[in-house]
Amino acid sequence: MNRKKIYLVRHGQTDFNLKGVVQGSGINADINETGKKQGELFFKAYRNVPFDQLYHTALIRTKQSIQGFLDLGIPATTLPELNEISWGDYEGTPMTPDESQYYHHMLNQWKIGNLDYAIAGGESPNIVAARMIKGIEKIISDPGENVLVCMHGRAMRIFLSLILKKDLKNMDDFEHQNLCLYLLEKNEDGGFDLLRGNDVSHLKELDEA
Ligand SMILES: O=C(O)[C@@H](CO)OP(=O)(O)O
Repeated sequence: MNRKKIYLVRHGQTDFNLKGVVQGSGINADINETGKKQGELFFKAYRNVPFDQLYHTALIRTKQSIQGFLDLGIPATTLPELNEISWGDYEGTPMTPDESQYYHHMLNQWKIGNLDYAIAGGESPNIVAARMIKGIEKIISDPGENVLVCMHGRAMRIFLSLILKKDLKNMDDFEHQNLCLYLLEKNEDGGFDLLRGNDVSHLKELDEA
């Protein structure tokens, strides 16, 4: 049986991440120097995995984070279906105290299962899940045994809930940091098991610097 493995990573740091400002799918920011270093350290640790296929989103920060693998000539596909959730009116600027209060109210709505609740001008988790499912199907049906997927914080939480068949309202259980790794392996039932979650051991060198 093909024990397909999906190496799922979040992109490296951007200046927006550093400032705690959401960029969503509307702000196409580059990774910063720390983000580049995170990408290099991930490449150093995983360059010997025989990846058959790379996937990144339509946002440049994901492509930049796996540049080392792209330079090896591994086939790569852009999947806009995996783009970060749109945070609508909240993207790109620091939140005012009122906005921050509303943002936390919205996160709570999702936690209690109101998954159609969309941020003003943006998407709801159910809308993202509906578009993402098509991208997940493409990854699952890819015949490659080892695939690398680079995407986004909130989108990863939704991806993991869908592929592991977990209730979307508990998506916050999937913690994430820039360039963290979630490792998934196909099981005998055709589903996926989580082998490793939010693994940042490859970034140790950065902490020590
Ligand atoms: O939208 C953002 O800014 C964050 C939120 O989780 O996502 P990412 O940095 O992973 O794209």
